[in-house]
Amino acid sequence: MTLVIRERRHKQALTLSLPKPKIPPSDFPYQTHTPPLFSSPSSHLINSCSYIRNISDLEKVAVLGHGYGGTVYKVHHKENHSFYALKVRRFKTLEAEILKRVDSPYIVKCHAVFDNGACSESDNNGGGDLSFVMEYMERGSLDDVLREHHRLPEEVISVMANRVLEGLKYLHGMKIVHRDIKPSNLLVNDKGEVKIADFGVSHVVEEEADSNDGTYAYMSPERFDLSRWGGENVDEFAGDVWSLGVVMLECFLGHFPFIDPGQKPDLVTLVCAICFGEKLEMPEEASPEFQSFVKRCLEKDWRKRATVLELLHHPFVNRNCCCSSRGLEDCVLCG
Ligand SMILES: Nc1ncnc2c1ncn2[C@@H]1O[C@H](COP(=O)(O)OP(=O)(O)OP(=O)(O)O)[C@@H](O)[C@H]1O
Repeated sequence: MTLVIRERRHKQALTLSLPKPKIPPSDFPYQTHTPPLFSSPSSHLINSCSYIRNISDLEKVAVLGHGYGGTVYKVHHKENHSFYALKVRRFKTLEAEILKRVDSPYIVKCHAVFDNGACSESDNNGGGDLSFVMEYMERGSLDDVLREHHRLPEEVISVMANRVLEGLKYLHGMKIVHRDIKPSNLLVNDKGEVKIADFGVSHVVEEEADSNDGTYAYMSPERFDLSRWGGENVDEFAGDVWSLGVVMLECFLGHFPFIDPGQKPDLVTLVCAICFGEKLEMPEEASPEFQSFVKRCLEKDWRKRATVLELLHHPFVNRNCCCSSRGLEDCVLCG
């Protein structure tokens, strides 16, 4: 079976600076009687890892956020009284395939996938609308956390980096390249645990993929210009390491690192900064371990960039979270 996704998205790399039209849960009009999410009798279960058998058992409770592919809802299961996040996406058969395969504490769990039966005659991209019933991550995305706290302490970044690396180790071990590691795809639960989400542009190595899928701001130099950085032999996993480095530095600085805070992140600016710009100066106030970790991720030549396994042994990720020494309430992720 060919697991190929051809949908191109994020041609404008503006997800970084554009405020998302987020509706806080408290603003969502609660209903005493919430209608089922889908009245269509054609919605049918195509995969379930749990007892979620019927999409009509889910009731909308709130809007959690909006992404490129649509709205994400907080939903309540009428029978088991648990909360889930529900995403409806078009042409996401590969995403469904990947979510079916993965099962890790470092990856947001997909409990069930429903086919809404909306595939038209002309759709030949591998499906119509799919509804993904996902683990509900109470504290939203790292993007949300950054908007609230602006910058994160190194101890917290260290714990996050460790979890993302464990998630990438797991994915890469299954030959899955995520290809869109960025703050809005790293979700946080009420225990402060960070998990990787959104396999919308992921790719199974050795199968055909469009190197332009993903979000420009977090793409590695070799993804912009394959021929300059090693042609067809490029190690695709290295692109996830680059993105991790960008995210970690963004968490430390409180803004996207490659351009000035007020600068417009259009494609030309990003390509110039990421591919042709000088190596980034590390913030002087950062610890030597943090500086070294980020430098190893942001090595422009993918052949010299650190691997996930190397980074898992890096001194920066082998620290304790602030919450283990100062109490949970002090930690911006846990508290
Ligand atoms: N499982 C979840 N639990 C809690 N909140 C979630 C969950 N999934 C998504 N969200 C919220 O919904 C927002 C939108 O998610 P979505 O995956 O649609 O888009 P995105 O990743 O922000 O952007 P895009 O998909 O366009 O790259 C997230 O930023 C997050 O705040």
